[in-house]
Amino acid sequence: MAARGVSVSYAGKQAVSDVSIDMAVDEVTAFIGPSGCGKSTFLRTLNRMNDTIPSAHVTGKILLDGEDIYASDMDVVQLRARVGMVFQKPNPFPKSIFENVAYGPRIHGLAQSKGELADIVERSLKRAGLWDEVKDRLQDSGTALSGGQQQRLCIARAIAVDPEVILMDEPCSALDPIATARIEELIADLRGNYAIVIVTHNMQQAARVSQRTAFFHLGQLVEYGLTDEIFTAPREARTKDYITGRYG
Ligand SMILES: Nc1ncnc2c1ncn2[C@@H]1O[C@H](COP(=O)(O)OP(=O)(O)OP(=O)(O)O)[C@@H](O)[C@H]1O
Repeated sequence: MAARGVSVSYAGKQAVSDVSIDMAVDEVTAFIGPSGCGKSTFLRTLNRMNDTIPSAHVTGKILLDGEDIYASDMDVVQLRARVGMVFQKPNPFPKSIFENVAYGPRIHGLAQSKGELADIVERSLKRAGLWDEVKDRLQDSGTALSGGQQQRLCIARAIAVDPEVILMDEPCSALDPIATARIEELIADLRGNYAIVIVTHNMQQAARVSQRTAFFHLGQLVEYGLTDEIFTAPREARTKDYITGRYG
């Protein structure tokens, strides 16, 4: 997935300026930067989530398999299956664990039979590292799970429709350290199957989970490169100041 000259404004106020970046299929890309620098706004351009904010205006191109996702003939429902999203606060549907995962494959017609749908649900829950904990209570409500389990359920829900990209907007910020560690392990397991993009405030987390890091400041992409290099030898003074804790 690639962005070319992407800018976003809210009611005329610029929030993201002229961002170009390539995100590789087999890598985790972390977006870091101080609060309000535009990380979430830019992340949301990648599956047109900003469409839901009337004051938001996006210019530039986002290419998925070479196709501009802002083209007028793009089916946004299909797009959001191809580019899944996991939010800061786990948001399972108020339905059963099974239904949370089965819903997407059903509306996208990915299963020909009940048995096939059940297989997709099982496979997705296994991939999300949740199967063993829920296999005997698939009919219980998704909202009855712990926060960390709910977040893994949301990841299973995203995976179930076989996405190309998974966007994660601070997926661990509402979780305790143990649940956070499980999500980080899961991100490492999922890598290679999807392009994963994660917004995080936690620089240790960015260093642990990502291969590439993008540092944003005041709506600009200041620096983008291999995570190891960004954290050990940043080229830009602003990046260095941020990662050494001079501001944030
Ligand atoms: N729905 C909105 N309407 C108007 N302005 C918004 C909206 N969402 C974000 N902004 C503004 O856009 C700018 C970038 O915000 P954004 O949330 O993308 O930054 P961020 O880096 O993700 O911040 P944080 O780390 O605090 O989540 C900020 O000035 C913010 O006030």
